Amino acid sequence: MLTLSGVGKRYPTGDRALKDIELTLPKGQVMALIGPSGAGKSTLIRCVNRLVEPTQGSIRLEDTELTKLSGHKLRHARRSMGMIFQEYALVDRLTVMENVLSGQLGYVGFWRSFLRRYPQEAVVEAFRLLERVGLPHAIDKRADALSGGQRQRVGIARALLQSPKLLLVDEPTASLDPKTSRQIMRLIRELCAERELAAIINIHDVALAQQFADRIVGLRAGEIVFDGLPSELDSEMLTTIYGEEEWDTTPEPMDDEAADDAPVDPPYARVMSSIEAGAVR
Ligand SMILES: Nc1ncnc2c1ncn2[C@@H]1O[C@H](COP(=O)(O)OP(=O)(O)OP(=O)(O)O)[C@@H](O)[C@H]1O
Repeated sequence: MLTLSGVGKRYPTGDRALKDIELTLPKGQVMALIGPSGAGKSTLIRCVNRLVEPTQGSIRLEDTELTKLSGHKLRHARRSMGMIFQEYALVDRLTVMENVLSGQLGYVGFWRSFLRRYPQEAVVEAFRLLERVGLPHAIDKRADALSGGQRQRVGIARALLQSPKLLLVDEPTASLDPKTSRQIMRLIRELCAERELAAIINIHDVALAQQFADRIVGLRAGEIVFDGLPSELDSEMLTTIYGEEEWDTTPEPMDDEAADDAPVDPPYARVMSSIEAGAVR
């Protein structure tokens, strides 16, 4: 349903953030995008909905060539792409319900939404979605009174209110604790399955990506260096994606007593233990 062919991005500074990206995402597939800082993950996600302009190549969403759109047609196409951000991007002084309804902005027009007059069916659907994401009790709360996990649930409900075909998710768990991160990833995964929604999730936590994605794409310096199943992502592949320097944190051998007290690099340990255990859904 989404096809990127020969997509490249060169920023005005000269940085080549993406080089010749070839990617096809079928309906309903949850794809995790991993890679070191600066690899181009956010740029790729933002090129799809044209928050960043690709400088090369074609991006097709079903029958629509997205790179050629402008004005009204671009706004229309963006409605079919729900965006979920790392920092939730909620309006703090508005209620949960109002934040969710702001997902209708593309449909009802700025002034109508500004004046907070939403169609009845949008309000009914927003109630349903807030129930589905586990927040029926928080409808009238102000967004700034919510926890990080609750805010992310509001962000998910808001993205779904526009009935997208595709979810673009940028570091959804970056500010959350491990348990809440898992709950959010599980929720996104379940919603994609229920609605046959495809998703691209930019995520730093490799273990989470392995547990909740159908497919993992590894970017390094703007190029795809891995595209496969979570179970295929072994330590050799991780080294290819992240590089020896960052990845090989194995300390010098030490005696047993010293080894017991030694600090373990948590991300490395977590990823390796999850690989050894196999990806558990
Ligand atoms: N607005 C910009 N202007 C110039 N260069 C940029 C801009 N945004 C990103 N870049 C550059 O493009 C490259 C890719 O950045 P991008 O933010 O897409 O990487 P990322 O993989 O998402 O990184 P992170 O995981 O740290 O968010 C980097 O070299 C970055 O410096």
